[in-house]
Amino acid sequence: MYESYFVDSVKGYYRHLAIVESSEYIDKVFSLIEDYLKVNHNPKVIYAFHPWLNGSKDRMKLFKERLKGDFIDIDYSNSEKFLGQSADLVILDTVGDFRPNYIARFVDMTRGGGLAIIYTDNFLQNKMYRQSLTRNGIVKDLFERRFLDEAKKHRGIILIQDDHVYFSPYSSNEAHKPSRRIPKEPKIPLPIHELCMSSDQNKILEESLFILGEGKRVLAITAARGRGKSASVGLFLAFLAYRHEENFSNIIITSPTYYSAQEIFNFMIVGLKKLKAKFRIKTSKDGKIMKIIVGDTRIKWVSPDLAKNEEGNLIVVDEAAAIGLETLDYIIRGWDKVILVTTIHGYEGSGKAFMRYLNKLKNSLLLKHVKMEYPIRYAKGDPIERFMFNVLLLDAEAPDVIYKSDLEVREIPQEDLFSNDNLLRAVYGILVEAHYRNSPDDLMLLGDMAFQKIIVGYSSGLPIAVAQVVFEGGLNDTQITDIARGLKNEGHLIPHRIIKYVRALDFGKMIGWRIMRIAVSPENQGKGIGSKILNEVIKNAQKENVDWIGSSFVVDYSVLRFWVKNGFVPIYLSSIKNEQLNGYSIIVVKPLTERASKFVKELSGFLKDKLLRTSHQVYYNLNPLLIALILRSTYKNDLIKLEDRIPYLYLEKIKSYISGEIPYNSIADAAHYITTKYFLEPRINLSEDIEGALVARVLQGKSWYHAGLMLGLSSKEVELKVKTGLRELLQSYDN
Ligand SMILES: CC(=O)SCCNC(=O)CCNC(=O)[C@H](O)C(C)(C)COP(=O)(O)OP(=O)(O)OC[C@H]1O[C@@H](n2cnc3c(N)ncnc32)[C@H](O)[C@@H]1OP(=O)(O)O
Ligand SMILES: Nc1ncnc2c1ncn2[C@@H]1O[C@H](COP(=O)(O)OP(=O)(O)OP(=O)(O)O)[C@@H](O)[C@H]1O
Repeated sequence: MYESYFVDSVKGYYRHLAIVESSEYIDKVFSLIEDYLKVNHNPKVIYAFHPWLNGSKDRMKLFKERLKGDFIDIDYSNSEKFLGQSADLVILDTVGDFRPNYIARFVDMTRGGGLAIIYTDNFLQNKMYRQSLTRNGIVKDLFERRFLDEAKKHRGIILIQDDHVYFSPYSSNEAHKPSRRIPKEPKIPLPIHELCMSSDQNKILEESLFILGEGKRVLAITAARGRGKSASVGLFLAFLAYRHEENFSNIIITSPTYYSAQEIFNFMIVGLKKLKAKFRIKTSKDGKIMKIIVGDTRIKWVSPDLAKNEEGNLIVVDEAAAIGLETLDYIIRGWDKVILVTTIHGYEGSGKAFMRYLNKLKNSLLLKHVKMEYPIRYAKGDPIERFMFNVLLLDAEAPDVIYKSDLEVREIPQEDLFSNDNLLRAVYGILVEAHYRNSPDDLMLLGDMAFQKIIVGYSSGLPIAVAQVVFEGGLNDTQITDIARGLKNEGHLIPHRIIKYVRALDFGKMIGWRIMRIAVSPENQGKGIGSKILNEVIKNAQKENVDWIGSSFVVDYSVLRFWVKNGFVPIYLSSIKNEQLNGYSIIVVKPLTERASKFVKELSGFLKDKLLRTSHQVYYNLNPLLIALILRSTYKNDLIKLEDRIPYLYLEKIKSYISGEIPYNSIADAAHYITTKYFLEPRINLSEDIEGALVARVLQGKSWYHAGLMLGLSSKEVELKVKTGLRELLQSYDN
């Protein structure tokens, strides 16, 4: 029945997506597959599932038997490793779990002329991710409803719900295949150009030569997903390594996770083979290519934290927007040649913040920005790409409004949001643009999680800010014990962390509102809007006898300043870095009742103590300015007892250091004592940069050089600031 449509899709290099919701899903999917096999007799197949869910392995075997040939089964939880793979037939078992991030990832793997199939018995019952959003048995279904409604509206989607079929075909006349265009006089060898699939890729190869020019240079490559960015960079590196450029013998590749960079290595190998170059590959135990050696040239992958301090001639940062602007700044300061590659409108979040960052960089250094338009895996105009963009709002943007001090704050029920696509797009667009880590799962969370409030700030009648507030706490004794023992996670994030890691069990009894997200559209940040929204939330909470309002987020200096300015106090900082989010999570709380105040004072006192005692080990990699800010905004405690007066010999030592008679290491003990004293009992206000220098050198124990890298200063400047700080402290504590 669908054969002729599949023939057309092969012709036009576009894709189809079939969504099957029926108790007879196997029969229905098999019948689709029969049709597809008539067009493509030996398709490459990717099959996605959760192998440990009831019945899922049996289903996978059924398909494997039918399809034979090139059949890769992939565990959803492991799917990151397969990014960059593509197949003709991609089948998603969503009987036990229908999760937006997985849908996005796998549908994306389907090539032009191919078919993606999502099958399930129903979209609402017994779905793992949706269940994780359920509390007291309550969960909404706004995301799923919209998903199906959109499927009915889009072309190229075959929606089969029991005996109903919705399908309006697309046509190959509307699609544009990518094709390579080799420049007339290429500077990069022809064999490399011949490996390209789109003219954009040819363009990238030539434009990348920019990085070889003199002095500090940054090359930025941006595009939507699947434009072949990583592959092009891989080909360019193959050329570079092949040429044995003396000044480029040590190249580092970094990315938030290894897998996002693996296509770079894969294509480097393709390129080197084509050039008939001799090379060696070093792989990790689990088969990841970690290093390629071509003559004297070494190209290796290193995690962002290590990469930033590595020595080398060129660094390539893949998925640059996702490693955080702070780390990027650090890398750009320390390296002379930098290639930044990033996805715009991907599910790693929008790249608008990144674009602004690039524009800022342009003012201070030599930067070339190249964009790629043509998809590689399918034609331009592909109807499934359009559907995924619309249904997951991958290209949602904040409305273009400049704030005119006319803020109107309203609570919007989720149902209203999901029944008005323009409003949803605007509100979600603000979240996407402000948080570069947004992912499609967040859209389901916005629609389906009950027990949340959505507060929207309007200016000139359009949304410019949004806060998502979830209700937490009010736990009974059994719930608290379960959390303390690690048995259950009831989705109360702040109480959960405080009970489990701080062991303050009674905290769980209090009623709290967690601000899960707050965002202001980029053009309007820093105009007091975020603070006004917070005030509104606080006012509402006070009316409803809430004990505390809090937030938990990956800590970042300016965001934490925002909370501290609004009277929120840090009470918890994770001891391990969250590798995926590339940072430490922090919890800030504003107490609204007496009992909450007591907790906040006590817990923040402990946090101050932890930072003072362990900055040199647990928090060695944290931004010193951030540590200083937390130290300044937490309560004093009596855990560290210092003399009222600084010991005489310590004062003498510091004086000798300042006058240059003895080196810093001889007085490190005295510096530590007086710095600790300052953060516990400040008598003066040191400036932030001086506090930062003291934290980096004295508390974190960094070398002058590394302290300088962290603070964007030279070693000399850091030492000068430490000396100035110690001199000022000496004056106020020398009595
Ligand atoms: C749980 C969470 O969601 S935490 C993550 C918070 N959200 C984000 O990081 C998304 C991007 N940022 C934003 O959307 C906003 O800037 C918010 C929500 C952080 C703050 O709202 P704004 O309206 O910009 O802040 P507002 O004008 O009320 O307060 C300004 C203070 O916030 C801090 N701040 C934090 N981020 C910014 C920013 N991007 N621009 C300006 N100020 C900022 C500063 O300390 C500033 O005070 P200062 O200029 O005197 O130092
Ligand atoms: N020249 C090429 N020849 C063959 N396949 C290619 C070529 N360029 C890219 N591809 C394939 O197209 C897909 C997308 O390429 P790549 O990962 O480089 O894109 P990207 O823009 O970096 O995408 P993402 O946003 O997913 O990181 C991959 O499956 C890759 O193997």
